[in-house]
Amino acid sequence: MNLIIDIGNTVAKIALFEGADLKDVVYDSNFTLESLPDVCRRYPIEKAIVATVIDLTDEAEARLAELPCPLLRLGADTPLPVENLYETPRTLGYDRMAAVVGAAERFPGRDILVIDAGTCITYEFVDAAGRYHGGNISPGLQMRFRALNHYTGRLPLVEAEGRLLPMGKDTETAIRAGVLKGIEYEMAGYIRAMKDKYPELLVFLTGGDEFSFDTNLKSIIFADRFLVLKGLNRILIYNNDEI
Ligand SMILES: Nc1ncnc2c1ncn2[C@@H]1O[C@H](COP(=O)(O)OP(=O)(O)O)[C@@H](O)[C@H]1O
Ligand SMILES: CC(C)(COP(=O)(O)O)[C@@H](O)C(=O)NCCC(=O)O
Ligand SMILES: [K+]
Repeated sequence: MNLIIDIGNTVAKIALFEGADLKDVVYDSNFTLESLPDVCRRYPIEKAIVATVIDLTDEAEARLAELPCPLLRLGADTPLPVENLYETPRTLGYDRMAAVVGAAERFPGRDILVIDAGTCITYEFVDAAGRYHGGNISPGLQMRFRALNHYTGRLPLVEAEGRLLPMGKDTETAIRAGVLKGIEYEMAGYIRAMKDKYPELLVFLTGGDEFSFDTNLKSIIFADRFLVLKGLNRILIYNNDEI
């Protein structure tokens, strides 16, 4: 089996694949990777890949060093099944590339916008020829709530769940709608602008945070929470002979 490790800014995702089939996903601490030994005991792991967007702690590095199989560390020098046109491949967050690879594998020969709503929200564009053009980075859901609280004297820390109005009627509903509607309109704006330029555009939505959309947009959006993990598995298979 393939062991896939996606270390994000909020949480690490560990997945097991049998060929292209996702068999299990475990959420783990991105500081300690403490679930890894148990995962390795439970599954017959042959190869592993890790992508991280944070500097790993000594503890996390120690867990990776203990893996009972070869480990591919995804980075700027890893051969990829898509062409990378990002001008600074060494500063790219490879969770972004993994999402792109996952989307391009699912729909080869299509223009695709990939939206990943995690700690940050990222917007990526890969064209029908399999070229990754780059994309944008904006603050994620929790980051927006926390920023409003942190940088003001009077705004409380509000949760995403709760009363949601089109326009707020008190501080809490004003903040909740401001953040949630802000993200929804931001995403819808990207989708409309990209669809003007690429009429056959497909849209993938992934990441830990989920959003609702008007029915018009819904019809062209594919939601796949595990797109980054699937992309990492694809990259591991693509490099199978090298590791
Ligand atoms: N089991 C879970 N563990 C942690 N976060 C979760 C979980 N399920 C949903 N979430 C939500 O997903 C967000 C993290 O999304 P994710 O895409 O994994 O982020 P990142 O890759 O930046 O670490 C959290 O802010 C939280 O709102
Ligand atoms: C943009 C990100 C912070 C997103 O991280 P995430 O929300 O998945 O934790 C990460 O991909 C990153 O640190 N990128 C480096 C800068 C770049 O991609 O150009
Ligand atoms: K993200």
